[in-house]
Parts: sequence; structure tokens; C-alpha cells
Amino acid sequence: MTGKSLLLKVILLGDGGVGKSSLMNRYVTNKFDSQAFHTIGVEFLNRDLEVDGRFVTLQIWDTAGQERFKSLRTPFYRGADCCLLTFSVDDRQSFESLGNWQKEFVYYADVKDPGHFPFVVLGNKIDKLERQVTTEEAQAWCLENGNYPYLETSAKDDTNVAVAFEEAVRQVLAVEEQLEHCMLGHTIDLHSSSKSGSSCC
Ligand SMILES: Nc1nc2c(ncn2[C@@H]2O[C@H](COP(=O)(O)OP(=O)(O)OP(=O)(O)O)[C@@H](O)[C@H]2O)c(=O)[nH]1
Ligand SMILES: [Mg+2]
Repeated sequence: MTGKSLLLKVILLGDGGVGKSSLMNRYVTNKFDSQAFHTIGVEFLNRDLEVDGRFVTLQIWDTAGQERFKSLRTPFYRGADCCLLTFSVDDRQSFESLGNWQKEFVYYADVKDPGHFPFVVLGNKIDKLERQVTTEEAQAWCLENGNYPYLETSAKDDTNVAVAFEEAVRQVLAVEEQLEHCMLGHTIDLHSSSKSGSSCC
């Protein structure tokens, strides 16, 4: 892969058992294990990809979702460029935990401007017949809590997994572009005599 690659850190958060490790392993190794073990602490894998002409090395951090491992995972939130809030569509409790995961991330990652931080919400295990969370209510949660992109995935049958990680990259690039646009806007204002009324940041 030619051209300078942008290193991005993406972190998967969500209740134990929703499929965070399975999503990472499906995306990086294209494997799925129906008997996956609970993650203890954190693990990470890298994968190179190209999104809209940009070469990216995605460093995917997979975290333990079980409450007892909280102190092992929270030190690794800092420096993340994107957070994938993950639940399972057959586990209503994991959907209702999304708000807590978002708060935990913002606190331990010390996010200065949560309103502009790239979160993406994933509803996993859509291959399973018995759903407890509808697409509409998940979309409504995403709209109410920050207008986050919402994708439905299955690590088991590889539905939307690559799309989900590509969307994470797009969200980071979009925020970066917005910041660059703002910086550029301020620079031009510094030299022009007329005070521009609008400020975009
Ligand atoms: N049917 C189905 N099962 C899945 C899917 N993704 C994961 N699983 C299964 O769900 C169980 C938990 O998956 P994990 O990937 O270990 O879940 P996790 O979120 O990493 O769990 P913790 O490490 O405890 O936080 C495993 O038995 C997986 O095989 C999916 O998309 N569909
Ligand atoms: Mg895991």
C-alpha cells in the first residue's frame, strides 16, 4: 500500500457477550468462533484499509465488557479516535446499557467535546431470529443521543462488518475535515478587515 497511512485508534465498547471480539476477529482474520471466550482486559489488532482515497491503519481495541474487568479496560480509552458502542439485538439489557458505555468512555478518555466526538452504534447478531430491540428504536436512540450512525451487523455471517469499521473511519475523517475547515476559516478572518459574523466551531 503506497502513500502515507493515517493511524487511527478505534475502540469497541459494550456489554459482555454482545460480540465485540467476534466483530474484530471477523474483520481482521475473517474467522468466527461460536464458542468465543470472554475478553479479560483489552486486546488489539491492526488492519490496513483505504477509505475514500485515504490510506488508514486501523488499530482496533477490543475491551472486556464484563463489569468486573472495568479497571482493566478503562486505562486504554484515552487517545481513541472513534468509539463503537456495541449491543446485541437479542439482548435488550445491552441496548439499555449504551448510555452508560458512552458516559464511561467520555469520562475515562477525557473527551473535551463529547458533542463532536465520533461515536458509531452497532446492533450485532442480526442473524438471530429472536430480536429484543427493533431497528427503529435503535435508530431513535442514536438520533436522540448525538445523531450517531447506526449499523446492524452479524459477525457470524459477516453482515456489515467491514462497512461498520469503514464508517468509523469516515466519521473520524469528517470530524477532522470540519476542524480543518474551522481552522482555515479563522486564519482567513485574521487578515480580512471585515469581522465575519459566523463561526463554525
Ligand atoms: N449468532 C451470533 N452469535 C454471535 C455473533 N457475534 C458473536 N456471537 C457469539 O456471542 C458470544 C459472545 O461473543 P464475543 O465476541 O465473545 O462477545 P464480547 O462482546 O467480546 O464479550 P466480552 O469479551 O465478554 O465483552 C460468542 O459465543 C459468539 O460466538 C453474531 O453476530 N451472531
Ligand atoms: Mg470479547
